[in-house]
Amino acid sequence: MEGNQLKKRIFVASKREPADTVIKNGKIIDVFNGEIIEGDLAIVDGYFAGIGDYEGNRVIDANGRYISPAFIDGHVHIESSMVTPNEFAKALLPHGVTTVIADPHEIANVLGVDGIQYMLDSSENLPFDFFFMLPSCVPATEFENSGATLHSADLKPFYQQPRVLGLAEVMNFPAVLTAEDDMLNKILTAKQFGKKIDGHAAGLSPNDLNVYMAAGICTDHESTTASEAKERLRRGMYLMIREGTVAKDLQQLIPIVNDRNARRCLFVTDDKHLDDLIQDGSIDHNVRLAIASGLSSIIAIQMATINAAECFGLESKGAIAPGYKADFFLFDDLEKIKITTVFKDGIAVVENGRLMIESQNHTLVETERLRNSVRYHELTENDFHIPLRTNNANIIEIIPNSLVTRHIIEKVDRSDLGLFQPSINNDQLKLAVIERHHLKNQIGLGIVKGLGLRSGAIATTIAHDSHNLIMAGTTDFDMVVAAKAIKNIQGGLVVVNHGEVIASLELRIAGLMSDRPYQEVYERLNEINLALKELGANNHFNPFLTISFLSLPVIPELKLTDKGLFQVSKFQHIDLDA
Ligand SMILES: Nc1ncnc2[nH]cnc12
Ligand SMILES: [Mn+2]
Repeated sequence: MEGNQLKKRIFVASKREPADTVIKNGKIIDVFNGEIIEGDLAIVDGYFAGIGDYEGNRVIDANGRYISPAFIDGHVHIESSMVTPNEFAKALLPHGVTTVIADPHEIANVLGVDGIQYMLDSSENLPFDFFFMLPSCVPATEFENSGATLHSADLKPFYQQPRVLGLAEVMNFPAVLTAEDDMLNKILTAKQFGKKIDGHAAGLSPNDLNVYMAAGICTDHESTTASEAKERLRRGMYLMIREGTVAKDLQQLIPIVNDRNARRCLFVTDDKHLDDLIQDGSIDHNVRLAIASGLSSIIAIQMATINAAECFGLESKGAIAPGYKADFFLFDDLEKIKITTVFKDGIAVVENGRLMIESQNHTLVETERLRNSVRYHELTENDFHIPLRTNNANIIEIIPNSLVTRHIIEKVDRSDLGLFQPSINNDQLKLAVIERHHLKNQIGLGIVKGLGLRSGAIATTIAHDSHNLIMAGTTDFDMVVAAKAIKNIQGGLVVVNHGEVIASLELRIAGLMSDRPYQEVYERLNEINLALKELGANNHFNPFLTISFLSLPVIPELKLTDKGLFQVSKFQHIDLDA
């Protein structure tokens, strides 16, 4: 900040100069006292300068509406929205979210440091604050092939960037437990730069949490039960309460939040599909759901604002007070949080739900693989044959709206050649993960129960976290057609039925994000959702995002990577034959 800016802010605060803008007749959410106060809000150069009785060059009448600090998402993978940061910001602003702390490990698993740089470069010059954590586990484990590997030395240069806040979710617990060299260096480098370290403590025991906290890993977003949440708070971790498209943990966890421990709790979405962001919202949806689950509106708003800001040391964010950034919104109804007007840096960016910003068309330096990241050999039906020695198989059973799966053993049908035969009635489908980065010709095959598809096949290059090609199908032929279609569009989502592609969404950027406007992607997603109904999918959960997590070998219990079936609790591959 320049001297004259500081002087101007002091002169406005002391009423010797008029503010740029004054907001009058509002009910201000005071996140520090947990109260609602009245008073004018003086704004100058995008910051609040005072609460009280002010005059300004521009006066905005809040008409008795509530005024909340803008919401902050403490942990999100932007790529899961399937649109670029620019479009992601446009989709979030109407929901009162103006800041996210993103973990670009999705694109980093495909393109390495070029992926991180792309996310930094493509998230500037927007009326939105993107902060980043550096991917700590690329690949997530050695039990899969990713598109890149990131070592401590690869991450270090990024810490110079002011928008980099720390090391992203440490998922490789064994590497921490054994004090593995490169993991230790990643942690030490973050500490050396005074940065934060996010955790991923899915399924970890209380003693495992001691290891994480002792190592300086101080947040977690993977609690799925109240007792897990309490354990994390007890050991000094910030509790990130997640409500995303697949992982919906909020209602299980909210009961343990109270006015004594709430300050250590914040909200995250982690992964949210664009259609859910538009229909339900982002962190505003977490807030509404928390209030509906019995949490006070004030505490819910504190969790979505000042708590998230303090968790990441964002000094001038998350509150309405002099010296804080003028990122706020006007809303009606303390329960329903009906957002009418959103301000970023003191400027209205959304009015009556309508975006008031023009498109940003800044050109980026793009690497060749950014839009050409999908490569694998021509596949045939033989590639999807699953030979079994017996009729008992290890099967991945999905749990709707959870990233966790069950490991079950069930009888399956086999052909007279001993090949697994999908069963519609038993809901036992083929699952395949095809390495798609370096032509390794590596295919992991498994059986999945619970997807509910009665015909056809689905395929996507969003397959956490290595983002190979994952697909589920009822016939080998449909799976071959789906794989061919995915390669033709260089990544995305495809729905195939009776040998025909009936819907698709191209995600050209790293096979993860579309480069089209978010409204267009939203329309394509609605077509995809209709096509899924033709395959018999119910709408209690999203089959694409669900299969996208069946390849994530750091969340219990049975998953599939391109290297085969993987039992997470035992950190080992297992056979399909039970
Ligand atoms: N919850 C999660 N944990 C680990 N990796 C992820 N990638 C996307 N979401 C994730
Ligand atoms: Mn995680």
